[in-house]
Order: sequence, then C-alpha cells, then structure tokens
Amino acid sequence: MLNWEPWAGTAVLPATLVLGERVVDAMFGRTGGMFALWIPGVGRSVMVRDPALIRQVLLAPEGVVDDAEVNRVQEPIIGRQGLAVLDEEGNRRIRQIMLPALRPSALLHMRETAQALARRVVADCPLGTPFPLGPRLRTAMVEAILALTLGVERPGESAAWMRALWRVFQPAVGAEITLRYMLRHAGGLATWRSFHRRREACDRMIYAEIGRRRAGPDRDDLLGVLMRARDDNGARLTDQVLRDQVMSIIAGARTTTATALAWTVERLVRHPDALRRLTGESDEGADDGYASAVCYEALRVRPPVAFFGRQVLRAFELGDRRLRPGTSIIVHLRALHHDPELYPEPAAFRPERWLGRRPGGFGWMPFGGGRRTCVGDRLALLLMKTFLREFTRSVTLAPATARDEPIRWRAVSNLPGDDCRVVLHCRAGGG
Ligand code: HEM
Repeated sequence: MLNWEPWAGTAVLPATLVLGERVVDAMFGRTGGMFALWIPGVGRSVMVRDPALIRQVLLAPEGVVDDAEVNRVQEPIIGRQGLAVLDEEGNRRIRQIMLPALRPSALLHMRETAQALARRVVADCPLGTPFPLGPRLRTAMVEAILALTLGVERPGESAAWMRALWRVFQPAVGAEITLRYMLRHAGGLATWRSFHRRREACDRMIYAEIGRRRAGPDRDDLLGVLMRARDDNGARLTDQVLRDQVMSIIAGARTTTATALAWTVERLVRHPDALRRLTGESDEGADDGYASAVCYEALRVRPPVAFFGRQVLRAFELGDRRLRPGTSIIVHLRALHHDPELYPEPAAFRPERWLGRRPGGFGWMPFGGGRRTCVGDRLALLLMKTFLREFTRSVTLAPATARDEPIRWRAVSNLPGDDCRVVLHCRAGGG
C-alpha cells in the first residue's frame, strides 16, 4: 500500500524548492494527511499534517517513539548531554530544573532587557531607506539570550561572546554539520579539527564562567539556576552537563525568535489595518491582547521552524498504517497550520482569529509539543511582544516591496526571502 508513496513522497521536498509549497499540500491532499518518503541522512520517514495523527504521536506512551534521535544532528554543538538529545529521563530532570526559571512570572526582568535592546535596534536603523531588519533582529536576540542564560548585559562583554558563538554557529558550519551527520555511518563526524578548535574556544569561555561562579556568589540567571540544582543524593550537575545546557539554550533560541519576529513584521507591514490596530494598542499601553493575537497568527502562517520529528522505537499503528521501528515521523508545520478545516481562508493573515482565544490542541504547534515541547515558548512571545511594542511606539513601518517575501526554506527553518526588508520613518510625537 505504501509502495508508490516513498518515491513520490521523496520527490516532494525537492519539488517544493522549485514549484512551491502547493506540491506538499497536493501530496497531503492525496494521502489523507500523511505520506511516506525517504529523507537523505534520516532514512525511512512519514510526513504528517493531520492533527489527530500528531496527537497520537505526541501522546504515545514512553518507549514507543523516541524524542531525541532526530535531534542528534545538533550533537556536535550542544554535546551528548544537551537537552534536545538527552534520553527521556535525563531530559525530564533538566526540564524540571529549568522550566520554573522560564515561566512568565520569572521572566519579568527580561522585559526591561528586551525594551533596551529594541530601543537600540530602532536607534541604529536607517530611516527613510529600505534595509533588511533581519540581521539586526538576530544580533538583538542573541544578546537577549546571553542576558537570560549567562547574565551578560554589558556591550563589551556580549561582543566577546558573540564573536565566539559566531565561529561555532555560522551558516557554513551548520551546512557542514548537516552533511557530516548525513554521512555519520561512514564516519562523517569522526575528525573535524577546525570545528573542534572553534567549539573549544567557546567552551573555554563557558567553563571559565562556571569556574568563577563556583568560587564566587550565586547568580540569578539560567546558569545560576542550573548550578544550584541538586539531585536526591545532593550531587550537583557536572561542568560538562552545565556547558551542554548553555549551548542547548543558545542553539534553540539563537535564530528562531529573530525569524519569528522578522516574519511578524513582514506580515504586519503588508496588513496596514492590523499594524494600525497594534500601534493603537501600543500607544494606549495597558493591554497586549492584540499583540498576542498578532504573534499567534504570524507563528501560524509563517512557522519559523519548518518541521519537528520523532522516531519510532517499537512498531506503532499511526492512523491506518503500521510504522516499523526506525521510521522517522516528521510534522510539517506550515501544512498543519494551513489546513482549511482548522483555519478558514488559511493563507490570510488575520490576528482577529485569536482574540479572546489562546492556541491549544494539536492544530497550532510552532513550538512543537508533548514531552519535548520548546522550553522557550514564553520567552519567545515576551521578546516578540516587547519588540513590537517598542517598534510601533517609535517608528512607522512600511514594506520595501509590495510583494510578499517568499519563504526561503533552509534545513529546518522557514526564513523570510528578503530578510525582512522594510522602510522606517520616525513617528511624529512617537517614542
Ligand atoms: C519563536 C521562537 C521559537 C520557536 C518557533 C521554537 C521552536 C521549537 C521547536 C519546534 C522545538 C522542537 C519541539 C518538539 O520537538 O516538540 C523546540 C525545541 C527547543 N527549543 Fe525552541 N523555539 C523558539 C524559541 C526558543 C527559545 C527562546 C529558547 C530558549 C530559551 C528555545 C529553546 C529550545 C530548546 C532547548 C529545545 C529542545 C527541547 C527539548 O528537546 O526538550 N527555543 N523549539
């Protein structure tokens, strides 16, 4: 029954690059929300967009699907004990330590950090001329995450961290990591001195910070929270585990939130009514209901992360199919978020859909779901809303071109094709 599909399904992703997303939608339409395919470096897979099937995957009992295996590509950066690649028990333990520090009530201090960063972005942007906002948002978001994780707030200090991180995270390294991961069974990850040197330079900074803290007073940032944790026997997390969590948080947060914000601005400048309403709300300053709706809708129509996945450990019935161990299950987020049965006129950007309503269930999943759901979702929304408020208060935003920016799909990211090209003008009486 699956016979024709792996071939047609395998052709779908490359065909999408040429013919656009309608190819994926057509395939899902023909196959009832799930199709089989073969992905280089990943292997036998099914691509899913049906919320009932996604629910079944995410609520599967422990031991039936593996949450970590599909994240192994990140291991050279986040380490063997990084949150995303830890086994279920290890992952649960680290999440229990981290999550209280990532709740909205614990993140209030991040609002001020985000405000200051947003003001600096606005002050540094050229006025009256088109430019890409994306790179400036990426820098600001790395600074935000350094403040949250390591308490780095001073510009000189953060510049040193940014330089070290850039050498590990630059796109060429990312592409090589993916390629080496695909060749892992042929020893693709074995020797790679240049990368190890870059990573060690970054690691030295993290270990030096851990050492300073062991010798000095406690700090209240995320590293401080991790360093205070003890297990039932009173043992604390090792330096290696701490290092791997710092890199996991930076890897998870580094570009995702900036991409989400870039898409939100890209959608808003092409929907002047929504932008006007958001600006009105920012000026009044009391409520952020519309800003929340704008963020939910932008994350729906343009999910920054294109897919998330799980791997089958024990033979598993998914819908009417039996999946063999080793099969990867990939959730296609843009297709899920454009299901017309869930969202009438799914391509329309309409924040009003979310007024008086919070996303829930399995039809809106920009942050993934189940046991491995993103730990930074609340922080991401806080950063997005704070930036939008500062922007709309101090500048008017307009698109640099009339056409929508195309979705540039790179690895697991959906990026704005022109890196969010906009024109800013000072607002009369704003700021
Ligand atoms: C709009 C911004 C963001 C988006 C769209 C996003 C999306 C995602 C997705 C789809 C996953 C996979 C979840 C799954 O497999 O079910 C994930 C995991 C993760 N995210 Fe985010 N993320 C964002 C921001 C952040 C931030 C700000 C942080 C750090 C504070 C972060 C840290 C992580 C980590 C550490 C994981 C791995 C969790 C685990 O395996 O237990 N993310 N994220």
